[in-house]
Formats: sequence, C-alpha cells, structure tokens
Amino acid sequence: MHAINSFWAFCLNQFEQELPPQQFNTWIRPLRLEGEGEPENGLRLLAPNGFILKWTKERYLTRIEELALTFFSSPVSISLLVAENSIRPPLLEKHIVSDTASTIKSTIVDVITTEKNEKMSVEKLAFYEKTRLILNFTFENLIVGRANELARAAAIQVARNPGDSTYNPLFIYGSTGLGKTHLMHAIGNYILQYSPQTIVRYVHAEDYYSDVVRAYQKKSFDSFKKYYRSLDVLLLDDVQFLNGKNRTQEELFFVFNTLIESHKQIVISCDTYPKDISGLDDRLITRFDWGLTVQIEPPETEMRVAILKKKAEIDKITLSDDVAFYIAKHLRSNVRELEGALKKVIAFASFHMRKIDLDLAKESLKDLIGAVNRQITIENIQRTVAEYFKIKVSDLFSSKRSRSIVRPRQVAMWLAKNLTSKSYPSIGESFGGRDHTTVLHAVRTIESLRTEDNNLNHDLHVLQQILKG
Ligand SMILES: Nc1ncnc2c1ncn2[C@@H]1O[C@H](COP(=O)(O)OP(=O)(O)OP(=O)(O)O)[C@@H](O)[C@H]1O
Repeated sequence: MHAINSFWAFCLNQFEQELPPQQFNTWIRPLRLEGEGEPENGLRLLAPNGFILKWTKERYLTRIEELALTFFSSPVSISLLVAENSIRPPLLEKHIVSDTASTIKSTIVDVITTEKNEKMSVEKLAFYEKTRLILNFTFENLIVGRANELARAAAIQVARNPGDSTYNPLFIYGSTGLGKTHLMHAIGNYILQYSPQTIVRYVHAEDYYSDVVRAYQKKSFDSFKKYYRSLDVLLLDDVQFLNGKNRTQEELFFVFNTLIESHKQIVISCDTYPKDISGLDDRLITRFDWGLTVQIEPPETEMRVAILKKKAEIDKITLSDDVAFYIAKHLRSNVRELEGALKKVIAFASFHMRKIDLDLAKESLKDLIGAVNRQITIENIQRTVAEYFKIKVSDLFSSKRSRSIVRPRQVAMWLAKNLTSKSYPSIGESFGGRDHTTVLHAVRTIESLRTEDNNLNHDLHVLQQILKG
C-alpha cells in the first residue's frame, strides 16, 4: 500500500474511534483520497459536496494535520476539495429553477446550489444537518438477500410514493446491526434526491425524547409541535427506547396522528415486533400496525460475503473471496460486527504495510474471532470486573450509588456491550433488572471518559485482555 493510502486508512480508523458514529459517517466517511502517492506530494481529499467540504475544513482539518504529523513525523500539506464528478440529484436543476414556493424549500435548494460555489451560511448548513441523513446509507450500497428483500422492497415503495396509506407507517423490525437504520436513511436520501423540497427528518428515539425534554425546559412546546408536524417524512429509529417515557409517547401519538392524517410518511424501526415492545402505550402499538410491518433477519453466509465485498469496494480496497469467506464464516450474528472485522483487517494491513490476504486476515482477527468463539458471557464479565476492582459481584446488581461501585458497574456494562452481542435491554436485565437507558448512559459515559482518562483506558484494556484470554 502507498504511504498516503496507509495514512488515510490510519486516519479513518482514528476518527472512527474519536467521533460518534453519526458524525463519522456523515463527515469523514464520504471523503475520498485523490490519487495515490508519496507524502511529499501532499494529501488531497475530495468531498462529495460543498457542505461536507466546509464542515470538514472547519472542524476536522486541524486534527487531520495533527495525525499526519504523528504518522509521517513531519508536516504534510493537506488540501480539501469538492470532487469534480460529485453526484447531484438528477432533478436538481429543475427544482432550482422552478421552486420558489416557501422559505424552507428555497433554503434547501440554496444549500444544494452552493455545492457549486461553496458560499454557504452556517444556518443553511445547520438546516441541512437537520435531516440527519447519512449520505452513504443508500439503496445502492445496501446488499439484498433473503434476509432483507421484503423490507427493502417495501422501503423502495415508500421512497417512491411517500405518504401512500398502504405503507404508512412502514414499521421495520429486527435485531441490532442488521441494517434498519441504513434502510431508513436510504428512504430519506432517495426522496431528497428526486424531490429536494421534501422536508425529511431522521431522528433516533433517544434524540426525540431529548427534544421533548428540551421543549419542556425551554417552554418551547409550540415550536416543537409545529416543527414535527410540519415534516413530510419522519424517520424514527429504535422506537423501543421510548419504553416508559409516557410524556414523549403522548407527544409522538399526536405527531403520528397529524402526519398520517395529512398523508405524510412515517417510517419506524424497532428491535421487536410492535406487539412485543415493552412499556409502550397500546394506542401507539396499534397505530404502528396500521401500515406495513416488515422484518429484517440476520444475513446468510453468501449475503455476508457480498456485504463485505461491497464495503471493501466503497473503501476502494480489493478483498479476495477467501478473505471475505473467512470473515463471513466466523462472524455471523450482525452486519455491524462484520464491518468492524473488515476495518480491523484494513487497519492492520495499513499499519504493517502488507497486502490483505488470508494469513493477514487470520492474524489480525485472531483476538476477535477467538473471543467470539470463546463466547464471553455477561456472568464472566461481572466476575472478572468484580475481582479486578475488588468489589463483590452482588454490588454490581445492587442499587448502591457510591463511586467505587458505580464506575465498575459502568465498566462492566460497557464491556458487556462491546464483547457480547446482547442488546441494551438484555444487559440491563442481567444487571439487577435495570432499564436499558441506564445501560446506554453507562456505555456513553465510559466512551466519553476514556478519551481523557488514561487510567480508565488502561483498566479497559487489561480487562479486555483478561476476558479474551
Ligand atoms: N444489507 C446490507 N448491505 C450493506 N450494509 C449493510 C447491510 N445491512 C447492514 N449494513 C451495514 O451494517 C451497519 C449496521 O447497520 P444499521 O446501523 O443500519 O443497523 P440497525 O439494524 O439499525 O442496528 P441498531 O438496531 O443497533 O440501530 C451499517 O454500517 C450498515 O450500512
């Protein structure tokens, strides 16, 4: 691999660890390296459009420069440019000319127009950001197989005819990491591609809940309601997170009714079938069943291989069949895990300046695959953490709130999330019947603390080594 390619693989890996996935996927992942070459010629990064260019320059360029200094031990010139053949929605020109209807419409059109001239106000950028759509999550990038063909077909119908009552709401369910979020973003991206004036908003249920709380605190319920009720397409992800949040559910109930009555499209994702969602108002559950409910199942081996090849192709990496089969054979439960493995292989190859072959894949994944085969259990994690921090296992289940207990408990939850395939609710259950939001909070706390706390990082490292054996 060329030095610059290796550096960019290193950079991607680094950003992925430092940024929340949403930010990484939106701003860093779409950047492409121009050409290949030696560091003396500098690093040229291509952004697919003006917004990404501006945003990345403002927020991440300094960090890329720092990483270059670490990697090459000398400064490297870095230029960020808009890709010349950046993809534009086919109907865009028509919309730009003909669409003068409302301020919101023209704002979107303005934002898109600026891809050419790069003159962009922060408000417009923020407005665009409001859709929260990950540009790479498209139908083109989604591999189809038996596991998701029905869900994908339904999603395409929705994207072509948003608001059609046969598919409204579209309810997509399946366990974690199987592509529900990807499919929702694909719907949003497709609609905006062909009809950029549509007001599309992707929102994770946790963020919807935060919006409700903020509206309460700021006494801005009117604008909250107005905003959500003005959407043409609402994509609500992981609705199971609204478990027990009654006030938020009530708000959603009204939004739901308003949108459906005015033939606006709603797409919802969840980890279970509507009737199995716990802690959710029956009125909502019944409504979730009004349109079409589709499931995504874990992909079979051939589909896992195809997904790996597609991901490699997006990253401009050649992946031979034997390597793809090796990874697909060993990691079966979800696609996110597969992607993680592929990234590990790519990073390993770039660090060691080696080509990706079966030996390298085996070497770079021996910990991961060993760990999966050894089946790390939550009980095992609890025992190991208790021993390590010299507390009792029962303290991890208890409601004690002293710091000496709370932190190990959070660490144990973080390890459970990272080393097992258990969902947040099931981890909560294993820690004395706690709510999944407690687990989510613990995982986020540890994620954020570890970036600045070296001792904590060390503890996490050692514990993972012990658990992986
Ligand atoms: N069929 C597929 N083809 C290509 N990539 C896929 C496919 N299914 C899933 N992925 C990828 O797997 C990763 C995880 O998918 P995603 O986040 O959509 O899962 P999810 O079902 O929403 O998970 P969660 O319930 O944890 O939110 C994403 O990077 C997505 O692009």
